[in-house]
Amino acid sequence: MGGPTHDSSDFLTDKSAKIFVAGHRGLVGSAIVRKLQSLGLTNLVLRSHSELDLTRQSDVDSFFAAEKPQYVILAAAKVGGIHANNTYPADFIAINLQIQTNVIDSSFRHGVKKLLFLGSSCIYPKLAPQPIPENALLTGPLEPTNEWYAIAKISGIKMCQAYRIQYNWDAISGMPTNLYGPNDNFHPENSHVLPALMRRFHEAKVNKAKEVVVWGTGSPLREFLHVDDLADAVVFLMDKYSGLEHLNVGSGKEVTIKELAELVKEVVGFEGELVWDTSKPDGTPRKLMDSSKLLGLGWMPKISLKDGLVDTYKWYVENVVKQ
Ligand SMILES: NC(=O)C1=CN([C@@H]2O[C@H](COP(=O)(O)OP(=O)(O)OC[C@H]3O[C@@H](n4cnc5c(N)ncnc54)[C@H](OP(=O)(O)O)[C@@H]3O)[C@@H](O)[C@H]2O)C=CC1
Ligand SMILES: C[C@H]1O[C@H](OP(=O)(O)OP(=O)(O)OC[C@H]2O[C@@H](n3cnc4c(=O)[nH]c(N)nc43)[C@H](O)[C@@H]2O)[C@@H](O)[C@@H](O)C1=O
Repeated sequence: MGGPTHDSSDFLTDKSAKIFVAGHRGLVGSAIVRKLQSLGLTNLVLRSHSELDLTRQSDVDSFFAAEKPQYVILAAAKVGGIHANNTYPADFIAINLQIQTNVIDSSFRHGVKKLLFLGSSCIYPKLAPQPIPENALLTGPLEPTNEWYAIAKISGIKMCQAYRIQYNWDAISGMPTNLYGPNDNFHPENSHVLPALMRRFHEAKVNKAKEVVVWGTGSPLREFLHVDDLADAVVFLMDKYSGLEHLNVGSGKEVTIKELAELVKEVVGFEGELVWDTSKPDGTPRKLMDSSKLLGLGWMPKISLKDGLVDTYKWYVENVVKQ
């Protein structure tokens, strides 16, 4: 896909630019804030969910009219793992469509120079070719456990494309693979696999339990990226990319859920057994993304899964367990 491009290289040079990071308390938003601050970009506009509910259109519009940010990074969304997606389909489609429609449209109407929308690797068909290229979008049926969320995310990509085509407005989309890191959601049921297992193994270690239950068969393959690498990619895209097509953001490395569970077990130091609960869904069998377009522009992930797990477990013990 082609489409208009813009010279957006002043994103990193104008240190006083006003940037709205939506969802700044979450896993992704907090990493983006850390990255921007480390680069000297400190004129950030931040609102928690309780200060500004992004599902409320008139509140969002008033916020943009008053603050007039120059750049917007949209990392606010209704997010969860396989169980949450499967259990609350109405929330996942409605809240995400509302947040992204309100933020994208108000950004355009109030003169935002550039917006980045974040989707997810679940936008691709369940049985997409592997590694998954960007043009696999809309070529087959979605994974049923997260199709509601995926449809909302696909709509976000299409909305950015539509505003670029009709108004020549600089809205771009990045599709991250499965993420993890500090400020993740460690809820026992509604979280993603990595924080869920970290918590379960930690509690089993503390309680001297003999076994830990892991969901599914252990055979699905997943690609994990540390959220600090994602934040680096987001800044890179804001600075260097202004195209119509969404771009994949992955580590290029995949592991089975069984391998992941063994690795988390080792990092946490749990010495008991794993028990597989095959009544729980496996979800997509494999979703390794082809991130060669982004790599070709010059971005590269830096944090290995092992190092990232050690870092995240330290953060979990210091910030979640000790609270
Ligand atoms: N986590 C992952 O593995 C992946 C995430 N992504 C994408 O990255 C983005 C961020 O995800 P992640 O950081 O993991 O999610 P989190 O759940 O950690 O954070 C989501 C953020 O959105 C905010 N938020 C949710 N609803 C509203 C609302 N109605 N009004 C205002 N703010 C709201 C939350 O605010 P508050 O904390 O104040 O409630 C929170 O800060 C999402 O678009 C997601 O699709 C993509 C691929 C993988
Ligand atoms: C990022 C991505 O996240 C979601 O998709 P997912 O990749 O399937 O995410 P997940 O992390 O929840 O599960 C990965 C695998 O791990 C297995 N698994 C084992 N034990 C636990 C466990 O304890 N918790 C969870 N959640 N999964 C477990 C689980 O059965 C599955 O096979 C999407 O809904 C979608 O929203 C999306 O975009």
